[in-house]
Amino acid sequence: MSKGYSEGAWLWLWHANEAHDAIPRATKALLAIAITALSFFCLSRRRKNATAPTLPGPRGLPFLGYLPFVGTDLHRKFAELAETYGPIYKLQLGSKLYVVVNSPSLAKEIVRDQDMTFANRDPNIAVTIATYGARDVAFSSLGPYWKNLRKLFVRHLMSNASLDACYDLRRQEVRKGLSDLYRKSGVPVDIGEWAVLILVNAVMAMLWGGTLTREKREAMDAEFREVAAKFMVLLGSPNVSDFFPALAWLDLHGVERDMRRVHQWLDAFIQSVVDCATQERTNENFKQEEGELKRNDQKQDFLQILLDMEMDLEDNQSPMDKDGALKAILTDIVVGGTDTTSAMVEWVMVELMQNRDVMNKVVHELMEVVGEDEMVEEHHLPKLKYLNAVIKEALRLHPAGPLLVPRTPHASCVVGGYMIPKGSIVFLNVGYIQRDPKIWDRPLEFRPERFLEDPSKYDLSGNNFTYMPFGSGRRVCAGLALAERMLPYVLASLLHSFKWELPQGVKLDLLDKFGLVVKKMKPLVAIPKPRLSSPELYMLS
Ligand code: HEM
Repeated sequence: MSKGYSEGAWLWLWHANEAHDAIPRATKALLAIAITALSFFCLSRRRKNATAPTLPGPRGLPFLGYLPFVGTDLHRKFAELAETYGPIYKLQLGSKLYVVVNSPSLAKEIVRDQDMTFANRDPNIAVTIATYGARDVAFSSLGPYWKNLRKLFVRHLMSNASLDACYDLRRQEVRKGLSDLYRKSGVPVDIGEWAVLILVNAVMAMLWGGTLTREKREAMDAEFREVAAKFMVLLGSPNVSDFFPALAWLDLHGVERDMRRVHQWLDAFIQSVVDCATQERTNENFKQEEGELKRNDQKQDFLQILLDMEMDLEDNQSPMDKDGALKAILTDIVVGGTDTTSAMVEWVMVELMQNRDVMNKVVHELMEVVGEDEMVEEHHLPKLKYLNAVIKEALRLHPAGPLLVPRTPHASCVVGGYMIPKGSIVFLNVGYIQRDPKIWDRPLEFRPERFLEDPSKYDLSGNNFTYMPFGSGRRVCAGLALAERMLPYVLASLLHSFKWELPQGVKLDLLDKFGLVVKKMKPLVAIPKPRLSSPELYMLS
């Protein structure tokens, strides 16, 4: 359905290197020889140690493995290979062994039957820097530290009480975005770009919007967005050091250097906000001791909730590490909560623009539940059953993370009768499973009704292994509770407040591009026209 790339990863790595142009060609040639020799050494060592290779998979070149053929769109390549090699196969990429799982029954073996064994990740270099040395929820290894961090994240930050407490902070940002759209009535709008802006602003507001004044935040907004965008790009950038760790010290792509720079800026920024919050708390305690009443007019943001909690990491962490853990959690929320959700806003919108009958049903439901005299609020969401089915269907056809976040077994183990070596990188090919015609009737059709037929059959928590857009098991998305509020809230607001039309001559397409998050390749541009009964509704309140 989508365009494939013919350019192999090796070329792609080579070109990326040229773009930096820091290393002359002769040096590059020497490095290529060094890579080749090193990978030969690594491979021959592995062969001596390993038991007989049992997984099927395409043959690659000596030393480089399948790297020259894998292309830039991993999800498409993995789906293509699944057609040839079946429910589980392996790929050697440089010195790393990748295992791709393409069937619900084998996925179940991994995320349910052997969830403990597969609960670790193998963070690459950029991720390790970004997450304070994998001290965050998404990349720290299974153990008491991760368990406590995850508990704190899911049970406290993502609890109904916390999400209710910061509702007003995200609501203000969505309202601001709707007002901006109102001013652009009749003018083509890049929906993905709009969604990124709203989501970054909403996430920032929830993180520290009760701590920093709006003026302070707005002064930093543009720079923060710019740095956060670079951060996301670097997290998804190809890096030869990840395939050949022995060469990491050369940092051939400059990813490590660039990530260190960006991370330094973000860290200093987050630290300044944490200091500001800590200072405010000290002042408040002082005022209380002096007999003044505690100020209660602030909205509670995630930072305040985290500082209110005694972070019990049960891992003999020094205060310095606790500080790192706090900042790593905040980073997880920025990374996990912005691009994923905004990409899904765009996917739902493009499917609705393409399927007008479905769009009409969504609008009809919104008019029944909300009406044209008021704005959407989060309390309306549970009544929007059809919109909910539309979102599930978009998550089936266009999951933001079609390969989830890969897992790494801490011990060699057997899956589907095949030996999976310790330390290999295991991808669950959810994008493929969710389009498999053996499982789904007319899988390429956008038909939300399939989720209404038996609503209990598919939830978003990954209990049905044919449908796992947020993953499953111990490592299921930790921000699901927030995503379940933010995504429908933004979409319902967009669709309720405006009619959407395509600019003349514009043709829709569903081409996607692989990255940290799979997004639409070409931006969706559409024209908003106000739908509500009064212009006042579009003003901020
Ligand atoms: C539409 C929105 C979202 C989608 C599609 C999505 C998808 C995913 C997926 C597929 C995973 C990997 C699960 C696995 O390996 O089994 C994941 C993990 C994660 N997500 Fe999300 N996510 C979304 C929103 C969010 C939000 C809003 C946050 C933060 C508030 C968040 C934070 C995380 C974290 C921390 C993890 C790592 C969990 C762990 O390893 O223990 N995500 N997400």
